[in-house]
Amino acid sequence: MPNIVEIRDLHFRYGDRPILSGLHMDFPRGKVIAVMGGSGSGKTTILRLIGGQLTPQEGSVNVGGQNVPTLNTRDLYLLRRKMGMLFQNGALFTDMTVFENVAFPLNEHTDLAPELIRDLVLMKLNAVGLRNAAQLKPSEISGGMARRVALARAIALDPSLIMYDEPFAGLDPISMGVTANLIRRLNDALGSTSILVSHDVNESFGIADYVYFLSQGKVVAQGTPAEMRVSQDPYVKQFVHAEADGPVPFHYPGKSLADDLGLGSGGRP
Ligand SMILES: Nc1ncnc2c1ncn2[C@@H]1O[C@H](COP(=O)(O)OP(=O)(O)OP(=O)(O)O)[C@@H](O)[C@H]1O
Repeated sequence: MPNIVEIRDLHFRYGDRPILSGLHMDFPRGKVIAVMGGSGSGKTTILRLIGGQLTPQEGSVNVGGQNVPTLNTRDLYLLRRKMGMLFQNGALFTDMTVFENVAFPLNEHTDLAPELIRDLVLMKLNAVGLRNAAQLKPSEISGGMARRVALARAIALDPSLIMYDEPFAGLDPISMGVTANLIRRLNDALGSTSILVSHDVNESFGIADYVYFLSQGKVVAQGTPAEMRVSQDPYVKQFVHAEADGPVPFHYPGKSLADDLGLGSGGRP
């Protein structure tokens, strides 16, 4: 199968509130695929459905040839070992050193000898440029460095699929660029596939092979970053050019300003 993940006719609701409706997405092996969209458009929900933390009401989420919603606990556990996940604000364990943080998944999921784990951890830390910070605590490193440690931890088990949820959030421009380049380099070095959920157009377009734009639980546009940059789709244009108003309104829906000020029904806010 050329795609490591295939989502077909996926519907997901929280209670009776639809979050994703009729989603159809492909994530080809070896690629970096960005999933972009406004706040609340359902991006994180997609990652949770791929990871099997959520179950859809309808449709399939095929990962490596297995339909995730139908897996039993043991098979899901085995599948998750092949997935790396960098959560939003990827928190490190604060009472552990950098080294221990990266060693954690290896200790949890493998029976490897301590010397081998040590070498693997140092190699992962080397890949993110932090081998010499191994003995520091998270409180002793910067936010950008902490994100790189979280990256090293996410790839500790050499996952075939890596999911990043807002990996650039809260980083300064230099750390953002460093993190973006690392995501691309690690993906290519590991021969894995990366799914990148982000708001950040520049960083995401800089490293992604393909981009999905999501709005209100639906894919509204898709293509290569180059195609998206020249897209005439109003939603994509609003997003790419950071315009305040467009298909995604600036104002929370409701009464107009004129109504609120008692000026009758003249005009929009
Ligand atoms: N546990 C929950 N129960 C009910 N609704 C939820 C729950 N988690 C998320 N939602 C709702 O589901 C919608 C999609 O959330 P999701 O986190 O997938 O959005 P997102 O696109 O990742 O947003 P952001 O970019 O702000 O993180 C949101 O409207 C959110 O309020």
